[in-house]
Amino acid sequence: MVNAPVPAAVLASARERLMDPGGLSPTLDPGGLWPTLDDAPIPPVIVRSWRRCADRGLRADRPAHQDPLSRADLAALRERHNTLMRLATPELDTLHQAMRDLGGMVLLTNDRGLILDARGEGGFVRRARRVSLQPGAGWGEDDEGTNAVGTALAERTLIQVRGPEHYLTDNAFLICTAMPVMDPYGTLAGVIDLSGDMRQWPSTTQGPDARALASLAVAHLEHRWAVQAAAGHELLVRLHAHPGWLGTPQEGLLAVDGGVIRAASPAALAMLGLGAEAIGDTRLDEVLDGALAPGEGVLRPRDGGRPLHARVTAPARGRPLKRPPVRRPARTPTPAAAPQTMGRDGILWDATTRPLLDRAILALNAGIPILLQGETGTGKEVFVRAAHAAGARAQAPLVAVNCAAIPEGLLESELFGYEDGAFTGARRGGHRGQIRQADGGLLFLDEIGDMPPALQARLLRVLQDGEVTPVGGRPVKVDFRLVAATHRDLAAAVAAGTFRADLYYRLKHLVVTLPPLRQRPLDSIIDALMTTFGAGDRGIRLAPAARDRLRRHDWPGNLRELANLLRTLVALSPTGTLIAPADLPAELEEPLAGTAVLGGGEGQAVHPTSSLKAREEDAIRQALARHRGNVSAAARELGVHRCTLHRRLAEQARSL
Ligand SMILES: Nc1ncnc2c1ncn2[C@@H]1O[C@H](COP(=O)(O)OP(=O)(O)OP(=O)(O)O)[C@@H](O)[C@H]1O
Repeated sequence: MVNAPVPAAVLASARERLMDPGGLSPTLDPGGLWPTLDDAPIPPVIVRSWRRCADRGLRADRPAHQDPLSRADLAALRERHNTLMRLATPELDTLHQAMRDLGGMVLLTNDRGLILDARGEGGFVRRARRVSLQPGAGWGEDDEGTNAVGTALAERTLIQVRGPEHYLTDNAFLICTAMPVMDPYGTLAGVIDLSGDMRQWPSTTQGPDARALASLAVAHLEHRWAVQAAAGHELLVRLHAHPGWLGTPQEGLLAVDGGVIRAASPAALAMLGLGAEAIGDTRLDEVLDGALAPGEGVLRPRDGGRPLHARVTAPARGRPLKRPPVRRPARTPTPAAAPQTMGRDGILWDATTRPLLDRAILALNAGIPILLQGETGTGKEVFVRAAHAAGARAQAPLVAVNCAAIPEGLLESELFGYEDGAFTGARRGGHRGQIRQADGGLLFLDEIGDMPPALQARLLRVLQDGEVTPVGGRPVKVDFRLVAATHRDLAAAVAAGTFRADLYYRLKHLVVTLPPLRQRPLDSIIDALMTTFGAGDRGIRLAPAARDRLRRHDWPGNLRELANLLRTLVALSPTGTLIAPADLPAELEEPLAGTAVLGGGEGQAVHPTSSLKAREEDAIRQALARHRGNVSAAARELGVHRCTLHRRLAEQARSL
C-alpha cells in the first residue's frame, strides 16, 4: 500500500469540505482538477476512513487527548492479551532498537486499538503523550479518527498515515505506520505501529521504510504464533513455493488433525487462496493434492495454482495454546464493514446512537439541558456517563439521582440538602444535597417523571435562579449541567396534569430519544456484545438457529436484557461451545411469556392486554419467590432494572 504524499493544504481543505453536504468544492483546486473528493490526489484508503469518521459525526477539531485507562484496568487488559504481549516482545524490542535513531515509538495495541505497550524515548514521547499516544489510550477510529492503528484495524491491512491525513488536527504532526496481527485461528488480534514526528522522519530513501519494518515484524510474530499453536496437534505442515524458504519466517504454517486444518498462519492461507473461515473444518485434501505424511514433498493446489513444497513434521509436544479454532473474517479490506463500533470500555455506538451522543456532548458543553427518553434498558444511564466523560466537565462530578428509587419523603432533603437541625432526625452537620454535590459538574435526574409535584416546583426554581435553598437554610449559588431522563411520555403527563408544564419546557431544550432494541440492527449488536464478553477469545459462537431465536424475541428489556443474557451465556459456556437454541432461556421460546412482557412503562405501547399483564405479574411473583423476596436478584433474573421492578410492584400494590 503506497500512499503518495499530498500537499498538506490540499488535505486539510479536503477534510473540512467532507463535512459540507455539498462535498468537495471545485475551488479547492484552482485548475478545477478535483471536482469531487474521489478525484483529489488523496489515497482512497484515507478518503474511506475520513468518510467513516464524518459519518460518525466526528469533528476534526475534537481534542486528541483522552484519559487513558487506570493502572488496574490496564493491568487487567494486558492480562487478557497476555499471549499477544508475550509473543510480540521480541519484535517490539527489535523495532525499538531500529527506531531509536529516528526518535520514534513502537506500539502494540489490541484488536480495538487500545495501546498495550509503547516503547520509545526522548522528545517525541513527550509530544506523543499530549495526544495520548501511550498505554491505556484507545486509537481506534472511534477514538482518534483516521490514524494508522484505527484505520489498519478497520481496513485490515498495512496502513501509513502521514501528517494531515490524520483526521484530528491535533494529530497532524504524526507519521504512523501500522500492520494488523492475525492469530493462527484467523482472528484479528491487534496491531504493531511505528509512530514518529512527520518533520523529523526521514524519507524512505534516507532511512528504513517503516512499512517494510512493520510488515516484517508482524510476519515473524504470526509465524511464531502459528508454530506455538501447532503444539499438541497431529501434524505441522510448512509450505513455500521455493524449497529453500522452508523453515524461514516467510513460509506458511498449518496445524492439521485427521487431515483437517485446525490453525494456520496468514501466510499459509494466502498461499492456498483461503480465507480465515477455512480454519476449523476444511480438509487439506480439498485444496491440495498429494500425500500428507511426515517428510518433504510437493503438494499441488487443486485450483491449478503453483505447486508448493511442503515439509510435514509431528510438531513439538507441549501445551497447546488456549485458543480453539474460530471462524473469523480474513484480512481483506471491508470498506462497508462495522457500522457497529465499540468504544474503549466495551460500550457500543452505532450510526443511530453515535450522532445522538455527539449532539448531547455539544449541548452539555454549551450548558443546554437534555431530556433523555427511552424505554427501560435502552442505555440512558450509559449514555449520560459517556456524554459526561467526553464533555468539557469530565473532571467534575457526575451525580446521578433516581427519583423513583428514593422514597418521596426523603427525596427533597436528598436533592436539596438541609441545614444542621433543620428537622427532627436530621444528620448532624446537615447535608449538602445532591444538587450542590453536582456543582461544577453534571446532575443526572433519572425517572424525572416520578418526581412529586411539590419537588417539581422547587427544581424549577433552582433552574430559573441558579441557586438552591437547603431545608432550613439560605440560598446557595449552584452551577451544574442537567440531564433528566424518563421512560414515561412526559408530554402526556403534562396533558394529564401530573407533570408541570413549565418544568417540562425548561427541561425540553434538547430531547434525545434512544431507540428500543427492536428498532436497532440486532445482529451486529449481538456480535459486538459477544466480542466484548470474550466469546471470540474463547471460541464461543452462536449457532444459526440460536441466533434466529434471538431475532424472533422482541426484547422488552432492550440492551440490558440482551447484554445480561449474552454475558451469562458466554460466562457459562465452556471454551469452544457452539451455543444451541436449547442453551437459551425457555422464555425466549415464546416472545410473549414471562419476562418478555416486563419493561413497558406508561406511555409505551407494549403488550397492553390484561392476560399479558397477568403473565407479567406471574413472572414477577415467581421470580420473587425463587429469590425469597430479594428484589435485586429477581430483577437480575428478569433482566430489568431494580427500580423498574420496584415500580412494577408499587403499581401492582396500587391496583389491588
Ligand atoms: N451503549 C451500550 N453499549 C453496551 N451496553 C449497553 C449500552 N447501553 C446499555 N447497555 C447495557 O444495558 C444495561 C442497561 O443500561 P442503562 O442502565 O443505561 O439503561 P436505562 O435506559 O438507564 O434503563 P432504566 O430506564 O431501566 O434505568 C447496561 O448495564 C449495559 O449492560
